[in-house]
Amino acid sequence: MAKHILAIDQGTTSTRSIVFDARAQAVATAQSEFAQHYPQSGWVEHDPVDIWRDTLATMKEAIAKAHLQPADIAAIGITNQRETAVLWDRETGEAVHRAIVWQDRRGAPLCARLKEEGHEPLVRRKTGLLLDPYFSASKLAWLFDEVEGLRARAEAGELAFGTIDCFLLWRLTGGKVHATDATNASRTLLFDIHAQDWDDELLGLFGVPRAILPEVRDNAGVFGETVPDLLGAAIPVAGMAGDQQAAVVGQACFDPGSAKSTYGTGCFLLLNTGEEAITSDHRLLTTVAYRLNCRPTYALEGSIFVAGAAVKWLRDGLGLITHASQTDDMATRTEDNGGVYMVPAFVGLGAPHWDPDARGLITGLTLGTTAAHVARAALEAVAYQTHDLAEAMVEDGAAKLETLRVDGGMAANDWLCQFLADLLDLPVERPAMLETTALGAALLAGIGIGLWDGPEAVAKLDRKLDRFEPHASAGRRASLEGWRRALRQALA
Ligand SMILES: Nc1ncnc2c1ncn2[C@@H]1O[C@H](COP(=O)(O)OP(=O)(O)O)[C@@H](O)[C@H]1O
Ligand SMILES: O=P(O)(O)OC[C@H](O)CO
Repeated sequence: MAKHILAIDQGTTSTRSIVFDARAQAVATAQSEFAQHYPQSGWVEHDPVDIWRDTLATMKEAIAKAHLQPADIAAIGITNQRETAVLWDRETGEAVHRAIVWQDRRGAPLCARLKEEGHEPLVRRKTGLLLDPYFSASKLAWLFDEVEGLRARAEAGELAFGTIDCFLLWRLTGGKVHATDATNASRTLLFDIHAQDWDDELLGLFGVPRAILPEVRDNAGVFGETVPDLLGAAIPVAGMAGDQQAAVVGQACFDPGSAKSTYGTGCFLLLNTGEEAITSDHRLLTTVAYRLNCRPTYALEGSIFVAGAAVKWLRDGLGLITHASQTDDMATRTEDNGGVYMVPAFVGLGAPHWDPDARGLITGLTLGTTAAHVARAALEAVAYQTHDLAEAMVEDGAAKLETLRVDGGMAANDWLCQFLADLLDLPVERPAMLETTALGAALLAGIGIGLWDGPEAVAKLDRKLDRFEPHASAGRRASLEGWRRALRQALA
């Protein structure tokens, strides 16, 4: 019997497919970076054609690298960059516009207007989110308001909306299944996380026709089967979750109070709050961590929009490094930060500030500043923001963190992990397999086909961890002060 699981991880900058065996060990990976489009300041788009091309290509490559046949794959799990909105023609399956990415700020004027009109308390109560262009709804509203003919076509039932999970599911099943999962739905601003249903009042607020919406399902369970022609076999898609929520599963954060922080393009700290949907006093988000057997488990989330993206900018924007991993050595070589702070507000600031207009800055430059100081400042900024969010969660009374579990591409950076442990004064645990997002999708798919019984079985799987213990750091408080000063300047 086929026992391998294939996970698709469609991230902000790259698309990966990873094959896992029945012990949830990764046996083959294929990855492809794709183009980012920045048509205007604050706008970010992806071409769904690229996303689909790379998904298919990496799936085939990963299966071949694992020396398997498509029929050896028992199930597929999908995880994805969240909030990114795709609108496509139901007849042809072609997108009617490039995908508007989570980082895109074009919905800011609409969110500001709705805030002014006093709608935020309602939105917050129902969705657990805030009125910010980060989420899908204002992106959709922009499409309907700005692209001629789309609204009429949507109302006539000709168009389908989905986050990337949903778009990929549609394509993989040959247009047979239009469904998403509760975690992705919970990031749209259109979904009531308590009722677990799309909400007419919210749809009215953003002018989104109900006819475009997918069905919302649990994270584990068979969503549909791939069209045999695509891969050479009909394979069930049996798990789907937004990438940050998939990482919660991959890190086995099943107990209330357990937390993980994923460092990819952005950084997202999620704390499991169990069956209770806690409302933050610090403008953190309340979101669905996962939903199994129709029962949602909730999380508090702190969303940092720029983490690895700052390192990517050092590489692609400034040409200061040629590979992201160089920042580890550069930071290690510096005695201290030389008074240099970076606030990487390239696309505004997320939690707890939610300021779409904030822009990035580097302060404290002197003639003694070196490239290494700037690289260190980029890494430190990610740690300071994590610190601020963790502090907010504790103040919200959600839990006292005992350890922080980290993952994502940027967590490969040892210097960052140690700095995090020192700054948070907490042990930081890093799994040897950093692709916990893909692992989470694979585990959900495995649960979906009955390979594992549920979270308890998943929590018992072998996981190798690196642990970074906190060392007393005299400069810790002082450096936080410097960070706060820089932050105030960026927010001014
Ligand atoms: N050793 C490293 N040190 C610092 N940043 C890194 C390192 N390796 C990768 N990164 C950063 O991590 C990000 C890639 O992480 P990944 O989890 O693949 O992101 P995503 O899923 O958002 O595409 C990139 O932005 C890259 O700059
Ligand atoms: O691409 P990532 O891994 O930074 O994740 C993006 C998030 O899902 C956006 O909410």
